[in-house]
Amino acid sequence: MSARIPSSDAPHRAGFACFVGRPNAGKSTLTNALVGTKVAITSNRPQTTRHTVRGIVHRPEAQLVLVDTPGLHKPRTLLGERLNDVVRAAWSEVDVIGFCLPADQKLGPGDRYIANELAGIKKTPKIAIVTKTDLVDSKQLAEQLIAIDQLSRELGFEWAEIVPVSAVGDTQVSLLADLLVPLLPESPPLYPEGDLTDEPEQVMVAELIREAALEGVRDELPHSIAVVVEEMIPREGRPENKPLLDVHVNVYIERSSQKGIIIGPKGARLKEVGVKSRKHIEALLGTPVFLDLHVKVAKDWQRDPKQLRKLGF
Ligand SMILES: Nc1nc2c(ncn2[C@@H]2O[C@H](COP(=O)(O)OP(=O)(O)OP(=O)(O)O)[C@@H](O)[C@H]2O)c(=O)[nH]1
Repeated sequence: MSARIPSSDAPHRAGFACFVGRPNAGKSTLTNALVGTKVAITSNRPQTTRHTVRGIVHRPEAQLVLVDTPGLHKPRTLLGERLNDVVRAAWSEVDVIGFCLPADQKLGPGDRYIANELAGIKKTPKIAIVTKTDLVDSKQLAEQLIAIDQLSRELGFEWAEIVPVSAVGDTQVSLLADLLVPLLPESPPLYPEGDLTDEPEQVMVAELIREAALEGVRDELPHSIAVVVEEMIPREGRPENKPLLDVHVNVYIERSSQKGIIIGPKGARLKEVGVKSRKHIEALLGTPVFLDLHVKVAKDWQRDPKQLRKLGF
């Protein structure tokens, strides 16, 4: 595999790619590495990504818009079903699909489930991306490449490419972009130069808080947390050179018994969540922020259609 250098009279291309893969496969990290900044939140817990966050990769000859979808999984709740609908909708709209498979894990039923769905999407080219190659040696990597090739043969389709990458080690990330670009349609740029994401600021802010809230919580909690930014308003009466943005946020959990976990002894954990996420929010918005976090119980929201709508799903 070698980098492709386009001739200067090559047509401009622009289009959409989405990364699919089971939870934790490294999709968000790869999106961020390609875009070069933190647009999709990451965590070492599965199903972190709920929103379709787009990252935009700008090149002189192309613009690649990345749609980061949630991991496809067997639905157990109404939320789970909705998430899978979001995934399939994203798949049918893109110009190319990148299937992320971690190098350090043998192909499992989850991967086969997704590959089988991919086999049904005939028109869209599919690239297999072997992620986290920094975690394995070359023998393991070779075995994984063979297994992935074998998988598509069994299901009756062919990968447009199979690319090993490490987002953390920054290995072959730009090669991946080189391989994705020729699969995009000829088109002028779709977004202004310099835009890295079209995600609304409030959604980005909510995701940063959710990311901080997820750090270090026990297994049962992650799926129970939803974050909604209610309001972002500039504080009145501040001197022009010392602005302050008031950000009012509700952190929803499903049961009152979860309150203690998220708030912590004497509010210590919630405070930590605030301090950590505020740093990222200030960097994102480029202004000092006063963060007002409230924890609220939305009973069994994952199973309740009304609540799901209210929380933006
Ligand atoms: N060593 C190593 N770890 C990685 C790499 N890419 C991602 N990870 C780690 O793998 C974990 C999951 O990464 P994410 O990018 O959140 O995975 P995801 O597929 O977006 O996960 P969901 O949002 O749950 O679907 C995180 O702890 C990352 O730090 C990589 O190239 N090398």
